[in-house]
Amino acid sequence: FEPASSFLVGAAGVAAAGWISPKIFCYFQECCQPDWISFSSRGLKTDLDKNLFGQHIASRIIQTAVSGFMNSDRPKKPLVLSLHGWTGTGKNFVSQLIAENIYKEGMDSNFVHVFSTTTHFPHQQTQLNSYKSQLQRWIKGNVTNCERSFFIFDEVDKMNPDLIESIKPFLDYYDKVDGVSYLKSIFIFLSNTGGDNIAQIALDYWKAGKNREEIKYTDLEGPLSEALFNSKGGFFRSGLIENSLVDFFVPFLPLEYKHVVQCALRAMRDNGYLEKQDMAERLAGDFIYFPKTEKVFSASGCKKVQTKLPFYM
Ligand SMILES: Nc1ncnc2c1ncn2[C@@H]1O[C@H](COP(=O)(O)OP(=O)(O)OP(=O)(O)O)[C@@H](O)[C@H]1O
Repeated sequence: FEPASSFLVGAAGVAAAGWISPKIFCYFQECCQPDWISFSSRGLKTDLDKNLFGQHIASRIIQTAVSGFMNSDRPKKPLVLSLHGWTGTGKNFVSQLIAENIYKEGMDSNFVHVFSTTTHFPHQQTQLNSYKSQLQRWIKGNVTNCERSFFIFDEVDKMNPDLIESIKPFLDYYDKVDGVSYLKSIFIFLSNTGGDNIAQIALDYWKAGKNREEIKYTDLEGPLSEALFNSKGGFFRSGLIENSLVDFFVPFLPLEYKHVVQCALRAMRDNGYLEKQDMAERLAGDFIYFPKTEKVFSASGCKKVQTKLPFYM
C-alpha cells in the first residue's frame, strides 16, 4: 500500500507555503477539481455502445446507474456495483470506460484505485487483521483527499468475507464516517461468481434458437443470487447483500465467436494495423469454445485477443 496520494499532500503544502498558487499547480497537476473530474454521460454511452460487445444488459445497467449517480449533487450513498461473469467478458474493461468518462486521466488518475485480491492481500489467512486496518485507512485517506474517488476490487470471489465486511461502513447511507463523507465515491466489485449460471441461461437461449439480445435482466437475477448465496467466499457471508449495500448486480454474458471477431478487429485498429476480416476470423477460430459439444462461448472471452494478434498479422 502506498500512502494516499502523498504527492498531492506535498504539493498542497508547497502551494500553502506560497511557492506556487494552487490554481497554477492544478493547471499542470491533477487535482480533485472539476477541471480534472467531470462526468460525460454521453461519452460513456457512446463508449459502451461502440466498444463493449455482446453485453446489452450490463451496458444498460451501467449507463443508467453511473449517470444517475454522477448527475446527482447529493447522492444518498456511494455507488456500489458488483460485476459478475465469465473471464474476459469485459468487467475490467467497463470499469476502465467508466474511469475514462469521469477522470481526465482515466485509469491513471490519482483518484482511481485498483485492488486485486491476490496481489494486495496474498496472505489473508495470517494477516487478515492487518489487511483490514490497512484497507480502511487507505480508503479513508483517499476519500479524505478526494470525495470523488473510484475503487475497483478485482477477484472479490477470492477475498475473505471479513475483509469485505471491514469496508461496509463506507458503503452505507451514513452522511459521514469519522468525519469523512463517502457519498460521492464509487466502489466496483469484480468477480467470476455466477459466471456459470449466467452462461447456462445464455446457452438455454441459444439452444432454443432465441436471439441473445432477448435475454432479460430478470432471467439472470435468480441464477445470479443463487450463485452468490452458494458461493464460499466473499459477498454473501460479508453481509453486503443482506444489508442491500450493493446497488446493482451486473451480469456479463459469455462471449461468442462473432464477439471475438469484433474484439480482434478493434485490436487491429487500436494497434495501427489495417482491419482484416479474414485474419480476425482466423484468430477467433483458434480460440477454445465451450460447452464441449456445442462450442458456443469463448472460454477466455476476448482476453487473449491482444496478445495473440501479432501472430496473425
Ligand atoms: N464485451 C467486451 N467487449 C469488448 N471488448 C472486450 C469485451 N470483453 C473483453 N474485452 C476485451 O478483452 C480484454 C480483457 O477483458 P477484461 O479484462 O475486461 O475481462 P474480465 O471480464 O475483467 O476478466 P476476468 O474475470 O478474468 O478479470 C479487455 O481489455 C477488452 O479489450
